[in-house]
Amino acid sequence: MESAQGFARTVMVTGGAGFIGSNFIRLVLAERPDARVVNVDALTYAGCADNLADVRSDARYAFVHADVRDAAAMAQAFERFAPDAVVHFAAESHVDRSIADPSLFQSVNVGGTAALLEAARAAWACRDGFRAGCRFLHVSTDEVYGDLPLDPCCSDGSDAFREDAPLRPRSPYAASKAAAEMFVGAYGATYGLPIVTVRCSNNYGPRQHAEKLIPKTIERACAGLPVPLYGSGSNVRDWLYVQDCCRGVLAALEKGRAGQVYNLGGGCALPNVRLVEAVRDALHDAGAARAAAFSVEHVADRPGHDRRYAMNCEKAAAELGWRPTTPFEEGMRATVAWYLERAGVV
Ligand SMILES: Cc1cn([C@H]2C[C@H](O)[C@@H](COP(=O)(O)OP(=O)(O)O[C@H]3O[C@H](CO)[C@@H](O)[C@H](O)[C@H]3O)O2)c(=O)[nH]c1=O
Repeated sequence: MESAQGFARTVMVTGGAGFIGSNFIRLVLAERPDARVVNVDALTYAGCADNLADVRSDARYAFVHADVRDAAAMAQAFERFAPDAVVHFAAESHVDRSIADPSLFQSVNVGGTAALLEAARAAWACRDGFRAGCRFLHVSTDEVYGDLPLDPCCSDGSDAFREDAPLRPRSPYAASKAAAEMFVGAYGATYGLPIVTVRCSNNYGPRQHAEKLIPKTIERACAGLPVPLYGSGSNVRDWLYVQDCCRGVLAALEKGRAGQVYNLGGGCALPNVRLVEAVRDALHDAGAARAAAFSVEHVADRPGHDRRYAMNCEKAAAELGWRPTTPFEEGMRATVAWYLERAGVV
């Protein structure tokens, strides 16, 4: 693979108007001066063009308003921009919505990934296989492994999933992401398409949609409303600051071996009840007055609620030289500051 210095690609980023995608585009434009970025986004409820307002006028940035399921639009985008890399973030991402409407998740996450793989295969094909240097980076999730017990005797990290663990998805969202991974694997094995997959843990940071727990907690606390915690609030998630995640995705794109999967976890496991307290404390430290009246309301549990996620990330450290570097308190401070500033609270 090219070195970081020699990185001169046209990168097609799908879902670039979303939370992680927009942070990733900003990182690439800032740290890879020779790179061009084509953002392909359907601008659903989860995408926000304003997420990239500051890069819109950058000559190295282009936007295509299209759905990854639209084969003709994807073929056209490949022809027009001739990307040599695809970073595939575009997905329906909210577990609760997948429970309410599983078929949408099947259509977008499985059908969309399959359509994009096919567009890449057609565009990159050449006599000897595929164009030199082309690469497809697929962004997946720790949820494909299924969950782990909450039992504290297992919480020393020794039961954390490695990349070769079987996939046992439990929610329709997780099933759709696992099914997408099956297509990714099939395109690697059958056609030799050079694909790298990353599985990321729970991201947090600026620009996340308010449906997710951390922004929801910030918004509700600032509005003086109780934070709804599903069930007992003991479910554990592993929190990864979005900037660290984006650096991991970039490292996997540049240094990952084709056909390989890399876990990208935050190494910060917290029960939800502790997490919302950390948000409360960060709000308090930032001077958000209403946070003083912070309260939690235990509500009906999410059906099939995964108890705990944990991934072993030694492979990404060894092969990609990647580790998360943002301490949780620092990431939370930056996150809270971004939401408060946007809301004009402080
Ligand atoms: C929205 C909401 C969530 N929760 C709980 C459910 C989870 O245990 C935890 C985090 O929920 P969410 O913010 O929805 O995220 P979660 O279901 O873990 O999934 C996220 O993290 C995954 C990676 O683990 C990503 O693949 C998903 O796209 C992303 O949405 O908080 C609540 O207790 N109350 C809530 O209102």
